Amino acid sequence: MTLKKTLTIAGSDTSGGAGIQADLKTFQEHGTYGMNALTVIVTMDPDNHWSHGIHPIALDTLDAQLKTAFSTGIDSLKTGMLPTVDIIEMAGKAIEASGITDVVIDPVMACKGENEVLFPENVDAMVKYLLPHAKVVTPNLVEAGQLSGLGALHTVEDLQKAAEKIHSHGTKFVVIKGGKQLKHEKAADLLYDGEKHYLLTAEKTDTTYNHGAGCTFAAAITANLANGQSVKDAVYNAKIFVSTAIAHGWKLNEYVGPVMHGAANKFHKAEVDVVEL
Ligand SMILES: Nc1ncnc2c1ncn2[C@@H]1O[C@H](COP(=O)(O)OP(=O)(O)O)[C@@H](O)[C@H]1O
Ligand SMILES: Cc1ncc(COP(=O)(O)O)c(C=O)c1O
Repeated sequence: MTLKKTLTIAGSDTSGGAGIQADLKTFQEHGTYGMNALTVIVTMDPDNHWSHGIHPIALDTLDAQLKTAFSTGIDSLKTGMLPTVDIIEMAGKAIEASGITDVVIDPVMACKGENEVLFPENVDAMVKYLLPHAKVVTPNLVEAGQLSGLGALHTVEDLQKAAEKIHSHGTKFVVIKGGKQLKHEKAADLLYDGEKHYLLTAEKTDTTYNHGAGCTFAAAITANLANGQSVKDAVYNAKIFVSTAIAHGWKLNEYVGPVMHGAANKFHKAEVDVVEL
């Protein structure tokens, strides 16, 4: 039996909820074979309120990983945290050279609830080196504000404007995650295909245990594409998967609560509605 091969080019979240750990767990839950090229290691300081340490991987080490992974023949891939401009450029050029088209860019640049962008200089590099090669890009509200240049986004109409701007950078589909922050009674995400806007909605779970939700959503889209789904189906099914994972989020310690990545394969699945706007 052969399995579809899915690659994540992303960072390690030592606490296990986000980053490559979320991606590989999600790939496994979708029956694909997960591989990774590590870009950065994120640590948490237990003696200092769980403050984050960011440890980028050396460029030649990333290069060697990308060569290893691409030599196996990848069916689909995603990117996650790419901490420096050089790493973004290297990943973008390797993706372009690989010719792979099922590419999901999760433009990680802000942590949940934070409006400060972690690495402001990376925004231009993402637009230049990643978006032209993306089939799907999955920014959250803050990231979409940065990639579109529109700044703070509050309403579904704001999301539509931002999606059109981001689409003009070369990506084929834009998914903007409204999540908990958007002014909407549901957890609403916008999907734009270059012509039409669709709104996907699920019940908002009242929780802070949603660490890794964005990574899990993008990884589920990536696996669904490898498994032959259309982009619309891949996003719809990924939304069911992540909504269920959030509904079963749990407390790891006093600082963080990860989603339960595999909840959709164990428990009742969340319901998702889709409407064309
Ligand atoms: N409290 C919540 N209840 C239900 N769905 C949520 C909640 N928070 C986020 N989501 C959904 O989870 C997915 C990931 O979004 P989000 O957590 O905003 O991403 P990120 O981790 O990149 O900031 C999106 O589909 C979003 O709508
Ligand atoms: C390595 C890594 N990638 C990505 C993320 C983003 O995680 P989320 O899916 O919660 O947005 C984090 C957050 O801590 C991280 O440590």
